[in-house]
Amino acid sequence: MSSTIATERRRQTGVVVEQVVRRFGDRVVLDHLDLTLADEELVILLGPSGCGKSTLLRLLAGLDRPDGGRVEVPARRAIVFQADRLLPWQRVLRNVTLGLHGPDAEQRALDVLAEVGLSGREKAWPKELSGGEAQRVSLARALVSEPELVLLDEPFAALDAITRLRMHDLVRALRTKHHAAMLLVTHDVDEAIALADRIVVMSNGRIDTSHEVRLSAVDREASVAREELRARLLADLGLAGQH
Ligand SMILES: Nc1ncnc2c1ncn2[C@@H]1O[C@H](COP(=O)(O)OP(=O)(O)OP(=O)(O)O)[C@@H](O)[C@H]1O
Repeated sequence: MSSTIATERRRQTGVVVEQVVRRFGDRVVLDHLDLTLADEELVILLGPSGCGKSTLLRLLAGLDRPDGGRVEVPARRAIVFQADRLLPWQRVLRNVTLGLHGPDAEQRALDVLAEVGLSGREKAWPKELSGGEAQRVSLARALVSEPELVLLDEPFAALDAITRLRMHDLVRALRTKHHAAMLLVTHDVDEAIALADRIVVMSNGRIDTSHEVRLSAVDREASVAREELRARLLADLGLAGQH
C-alpha cells in the first residue's frame, strides 16, 4: 500500500479510509487504519480515551491531513462537537444560517430548527439555552446544509441522562429525514447500542473489524442480545465488570 497523501472528494455519500497514518512527533496515533461507511449508515466509534477517535474525525472533516494513506469523503460534510461551539454574539437563527447562501436560507434554517424541536426559539441568544437545546441548535446547524456525512464527536457526553435519551430519539428521527451517513464517537456503550447500525472499536491506532458488530432492530429490542453485546463491548474496551 502506498502512503501517498490523497484526500479525495467525490459525489457519492459513503466513506473510505484506507491505511491511514497520522503521527504527532514520534507518536503514531492512527496506524494504517481502515474504515468504510456505506451510504446512510450510522456507525458508532468506541475506543479508550486518547486512542485517536477525534483525530480520525478531524481528518474526515477536512480539519487535518493524514501523513499517509487515503481518505475518500463526500463533498458535503458537517461536524458536531461535544461543546456546542455556537457563536455567543449571534442569535439561534443566525447561528444556523451562518455560511448558508441563497434566498431560502432563512426558511431552511427555520424548518430544521422545527425538526429539532426549537420552533419559536430562533431569536434566543445561545446563553439563554439549556445544554440540550444548544446541542439541538448544533445539530440543526450541521443538517441545514444537507450533508452527505455527519461527524459527531461525543455530541451528548455533557448532557444529563434523560436529555441524552431524548437526543437519541431525535437522531433516529433526523436520520430518517436527512439520509446522511453518520459517524458518531462515544464512550457510552448504551448509546452505541441504542443508535448504531454498526459499532466499531478502535485500539492501537486501528479498527479491528473482527470486533465490529452490526445491529438490527431485533437485536436492539431483545434484552438478552443487548446484555450480551453490552458485556462484549465493555470487554473490548477493557472495562469488563464496570457499569
Ligand atoms: N494536534 C495535536 N498535536 C499533538 N498531539 C495530538 C494532537 N491531536 C491529538 N494529539 C494526540 O493524539 C492522541 C489521540 O488524541 P484524540 O483526541 O484523537 O483521542 P480520542 O480517542 O478522541 O480521546 P478522548 O476519547 O479522550 O477524546 C492523544 O495522545 C493526543 O494527545
